Amino acid sequence: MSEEMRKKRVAVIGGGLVGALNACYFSRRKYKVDVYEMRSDIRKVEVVRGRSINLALSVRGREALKMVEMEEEVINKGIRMYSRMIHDRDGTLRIIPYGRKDQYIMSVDRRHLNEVLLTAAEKNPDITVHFEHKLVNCDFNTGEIVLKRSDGTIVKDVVDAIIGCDGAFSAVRNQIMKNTLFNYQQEYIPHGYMELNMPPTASDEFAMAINHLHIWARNEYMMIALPNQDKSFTLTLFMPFNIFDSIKTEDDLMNFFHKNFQDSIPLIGEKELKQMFFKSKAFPLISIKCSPYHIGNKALIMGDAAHASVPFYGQGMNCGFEDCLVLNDLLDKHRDDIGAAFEEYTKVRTIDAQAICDLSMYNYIEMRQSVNSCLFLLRKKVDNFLSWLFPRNWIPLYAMVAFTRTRYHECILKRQWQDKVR
Ligand SMILES: Cc1cc2nc3c(=O)[nH]c(=O)nc-3n(C[C@H](O)[C@H](O)[C@H](O)COP(=O)(O)OP(=O)(O)OC[C@H]3O[C@@H](n4cnc5c(N)ncnc54)[C@H](O)[C@@H]3O)c2cc1C
Ligand SMILES: Cc1cnn(-c2ccc(OCc3ccccc3)c(C(=O)O)c2)c1-c1ccc(Cl)c(F)c1
Repeated sequence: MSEEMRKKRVAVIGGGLVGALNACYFSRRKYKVDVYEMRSDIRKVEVVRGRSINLALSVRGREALKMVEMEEEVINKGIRMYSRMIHDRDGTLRIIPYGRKDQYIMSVDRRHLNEVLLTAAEKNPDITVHFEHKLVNCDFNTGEIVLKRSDGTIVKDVVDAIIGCDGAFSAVRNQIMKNTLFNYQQEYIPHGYMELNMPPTASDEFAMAINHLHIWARNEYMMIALPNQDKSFTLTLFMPFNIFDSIKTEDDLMNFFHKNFQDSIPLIGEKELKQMFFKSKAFPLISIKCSPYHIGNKALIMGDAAHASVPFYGQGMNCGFEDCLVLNDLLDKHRDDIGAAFEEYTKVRTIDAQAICDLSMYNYIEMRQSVNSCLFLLRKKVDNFLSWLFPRNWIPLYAMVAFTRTRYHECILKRQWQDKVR
């Protein structure tokens, strides 16, 4: 068989959300794909009730899922969030719609999402997912990859292209960094995050109103809650690490929650809150920007490997999923000339990926410095009023990001125009 006729072979490093979706995309392009994932098969790990992690899926991510016919299967198990539910210190609740009835974000279960994408990819006999295979080296001249299995043995493979979807601490990116003029910056923020669970009520109902993104904005401290299919909520508490560290006793914890998140205590359960808080740990949050994303026609990084953002816009996964859509369009445009597609990918995607990193960091600073619930409320009401008054010219920034595919960097430009005329 001639070289041209042979199926192109790619190795997708990382079987997380973006790697699994990318495998579905390459599968549709008739590539032979080997996905190498260092963890074990999540589909074989027992589901622990009360440990679900969820994510906000918005239009960019949905469009990417739709392209590989996965949108329906994902949103069928999602829960719509039509508005923010703002929790004041005194327990007052306020609802601020995201916009029209068709403008909602979806709460989806991270594990379910990863599982359905892996299963969909594996349906194609040309796609093989190798679990417990960690990439330890790669050669961008020969396309050789070196992987270490969980039993310590080494396997090697040679492919046409290496797609690094191996997350914020990417091994592929580390190799690219050594082989080209690479610009890189990272920033850990002082805040960490901890996930808590709010169980269903004794009568097996949701403890709070379902179709909302619940937000407790307390300047320095923020907490959000997204609903789960099992009628629980997953809460994410964002606080500076020094505050996490200052909460040493159950009394410290209860005093803190009584002062800042009073209404959540009976819904979580005092005993359960104490148990979860002191059994959990706070995790760090990092923002990573880099460029270029490719090396010739041999390697490309996508998702958090290329652009990890702090989660204050709920766009990291949505951006990574949109990466797959952007690359697919470029492979169409360049008729699978991988080198041409990779080069243009870096050219067009860098400005947008770095824009959402900046927007997310900006939101973090804004929310930490000046947003308590009242101000959050006011800003959103002003935005909604102006968009009602000037529907064609005033699209709130959040709506542009979450409900359109306006390029991320253009969202910033349009917002700067709005700020001038406001
Ligand atoms: C607290 C928090 C809340 C968030 N909320 C949202 C949200 O609401 N909406 C949203 O869109 N995004 C959200 N995000 C961001 C989202 O989680 C990430 O953007 C997304 O998971 C990135 O997917 P990825 O596949 O690029 O990387 P990852 O999900 O990190 O997957 C990388 C995979 O690569 C594997 N891997 C790593 N190194 C190697 C190696 N050397 N060899 C083989 N495999 C390897 C890992 O095991 C992992 O499976 C949130 C993030 C955080 C931290
Ligand atoms: C998981 C997820 C999905 N979307 N969002 C999100 C993010 C920002 C938002 O507003 C920006 C803003 C509001 C007020 C002032 C400045 C900026 C809005 C909104 O408008 O509802 C929604 C989040 C999220 C993630 C973390 C925290 Cl801490 C949080 F509160 C929400």
